[in-house]
Amino acid sequence: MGPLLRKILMLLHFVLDISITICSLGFYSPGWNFNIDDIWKTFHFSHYSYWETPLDYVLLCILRQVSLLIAIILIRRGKSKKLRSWMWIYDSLGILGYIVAVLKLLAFDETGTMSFPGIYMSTGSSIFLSFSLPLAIRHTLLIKETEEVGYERLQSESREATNVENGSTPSNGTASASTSSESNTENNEEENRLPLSKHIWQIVKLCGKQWKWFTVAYSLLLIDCILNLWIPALYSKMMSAAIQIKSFDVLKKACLHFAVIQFSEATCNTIRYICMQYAERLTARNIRVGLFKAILHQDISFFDENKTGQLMSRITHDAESISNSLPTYIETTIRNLFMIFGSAPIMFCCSWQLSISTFITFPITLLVTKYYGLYVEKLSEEENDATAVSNETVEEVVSGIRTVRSFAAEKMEYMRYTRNTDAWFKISTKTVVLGTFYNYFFAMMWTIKDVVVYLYGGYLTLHGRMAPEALLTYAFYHWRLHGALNEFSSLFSAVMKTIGSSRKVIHIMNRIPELDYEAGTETPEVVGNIIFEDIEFAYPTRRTTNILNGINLSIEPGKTVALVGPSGNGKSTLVGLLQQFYAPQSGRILLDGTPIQQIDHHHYHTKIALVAQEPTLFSGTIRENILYGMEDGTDDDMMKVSEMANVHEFVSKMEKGYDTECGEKGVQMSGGQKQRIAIARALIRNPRVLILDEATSALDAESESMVQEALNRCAKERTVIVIAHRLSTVRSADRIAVIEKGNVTEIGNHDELMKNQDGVYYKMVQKQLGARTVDFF
Ligand SMILES: Nc1ncnc2c1ncn2[C@@H]1O[C@H](COP(=O)(O)OP(=O)(O)OP(=O)(O)O)[C@@H](O)[C@H]1O
Repeated sequence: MGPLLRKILMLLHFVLDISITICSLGFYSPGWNFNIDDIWKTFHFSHYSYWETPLDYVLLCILRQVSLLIAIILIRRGKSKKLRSWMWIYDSLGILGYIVAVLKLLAFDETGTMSFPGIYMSTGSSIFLSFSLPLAIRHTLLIKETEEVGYERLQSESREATNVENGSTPSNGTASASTSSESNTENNEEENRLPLSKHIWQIVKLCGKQWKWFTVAYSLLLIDCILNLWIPALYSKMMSAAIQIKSFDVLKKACLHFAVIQFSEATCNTIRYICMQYAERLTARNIRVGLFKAILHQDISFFDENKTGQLMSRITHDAESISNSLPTYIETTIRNLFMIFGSAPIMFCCSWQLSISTFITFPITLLVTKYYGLYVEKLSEEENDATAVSNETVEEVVSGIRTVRSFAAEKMEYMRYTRNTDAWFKISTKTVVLGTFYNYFFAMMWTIKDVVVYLYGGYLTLHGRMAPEALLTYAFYHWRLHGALNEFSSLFSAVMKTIGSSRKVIHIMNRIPELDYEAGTETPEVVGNIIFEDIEFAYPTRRTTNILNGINLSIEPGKTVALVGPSGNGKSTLVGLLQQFYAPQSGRILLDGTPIQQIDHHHYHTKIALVAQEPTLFSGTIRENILYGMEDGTDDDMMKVSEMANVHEFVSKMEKGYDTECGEKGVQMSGGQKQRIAIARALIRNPRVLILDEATSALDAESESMVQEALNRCAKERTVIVIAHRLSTVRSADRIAVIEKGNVTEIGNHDELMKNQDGVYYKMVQKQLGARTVDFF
């Protein structure tokens, strides 16, 4: 919406408000005749009477214009943020306008002047304009602020980009980078946060996949609602049959109707319950599977930002809360809406005066409910985050229990968990206290309504303006309405809670990975020639800190290249890029001349395999771990690679052989055994390129020689990239590349590099030899 259109709309609101309010005053005499004298009469202040003069409508109009003027002044002074936080005052003014207009209508009714068309015009326009003012301010005046914020954000983004281009990194390096990464993640989430309506629509779409079952359930619900709507009328009939008409036949007939309706209702309910439960469970399954798939498809940077325990919490707790609650909410909504819209006309037929006085406090309840709901959504999100953090602690401690025990850190971990659980406790207590106050407020509002109904209803009946039976029917429907509204109020907070818990689930499901690993389609024959061309890279979580600064490196097929250099200078990062864990910011990686991102994901990873320093084994048998990801791998293949990787040697001594369980993360295997199983797992793909990232550094001398022997055997006829800290591994390499500060500073074989006595490699070897250790650095 352009600024001009917004100005026109506000002006229109202003002109309409004044003209309708003044024009209505001209219709304060019987019939549709405009009478200018009626207008002048209104402003004879000496004749003012609350029961007869429409001056209050004019005062309301002035109040609206003054508040609009204040809003415009605030906006012009750049205080739109303040205005946004004051919007509850405008909402309250809207409600005040509604209450005054309704009371005025009832007052006119008391004086018997209801034949004046002006009364209806003033009341209708007052209600409409009072409610439309806050809406207009929100959607015209305040919309400007969002655009300004967007513009400011764009400016700051472009400022940041310029800083990065100029190479100006924050002075406090890593710390500030990681802080900015955290805020980046939060900002991204904030920016990608869907508006409430779109978010709800996404949840509905998730549940809507089981529409057939839900349709059956909701159709039965509708039948149930219609039957239910009959019951108060039947109660009233049965009571008046017994008390007023005193006819047993009428009573018998009403009772029979009652029994048939109750029986049909119970049958509908049972079938509906079965359909509903089935559909809910199917939905839970689908959301969990969908969320797991979405998580699996994320790029590695996503896992740098999100912790395991927190993701677990999303899949288990948050996913289930959507499927369990939303269909039930829809059911309750349908049931109660049906009850409200079914009861309201009947109540209006009994007495329109009593009905509008019953609904007089309704907008107040709505307003409080709205603000309460928004707060509950926020609290619920915080509560789920706190739960996820607690779960994260449990996950971390259980999986690292050996480290915890060996550092005697039980007390520290206990305190950490207690702290995290206390954070959850505080938020959930806040939610409960707030909910209690809200229920108290709701009960108060209902008490006011009850008093109005009985007092005003009694007054109308005593003055012969309402039949006693109509009052009885009204009271029955009023109770039903109470039940429906009561359920609505608790439903609303529950819905907002579910929305809070589903925010992260939907965010993950909608997240498009920056690196689409499935984009490649080519399946070339691979010889094993690798070229790194001008690679520049910074981790997504620390975008301002470059790790690789334009690396160029060519690796010939069938050769072994060792990457050495000081710790933290980018060796593992380089092979991480080759593994396509991340994409470089600039430059390309070519495998036999093909950019790696163009190669089919599965094909690529059968040609390139990694053996990491701490290989991850999955819970399952040794056989399952070796054949991991090889759907068509046979036992023969397994035996072949097991021999090569020195696995067979220790497996043959085990009671269950290849069916021995490895335990969670391979906890039931020794370091050397794990490493050799990992080598076999890499080899079973018959890769052309083998990456060994410090594959032997964590092992003792005996295990190392076993693993090294296995590796030497596998290295034949393959391109091998080895990152190692041990001279024994490095010196036999065809070429050695020294990586320093994200660049290749020296390259050659051991003898060539040793000739350069000023070189880093030479110094490193000297240092190692001087220290009489087998470790390089
Ligand atoms: N996932 C990550 N997110 C952010 N920064 C990272 C990540 N992984 C590594 N880094 C940082 O990147 C830099 C290079 O790390 P890398 O692991 O490539 O070094 P390396 O040369 O292999 O070191 P080492 O010899 O000790 O293994 C380090 O400063 C490290 O803190």
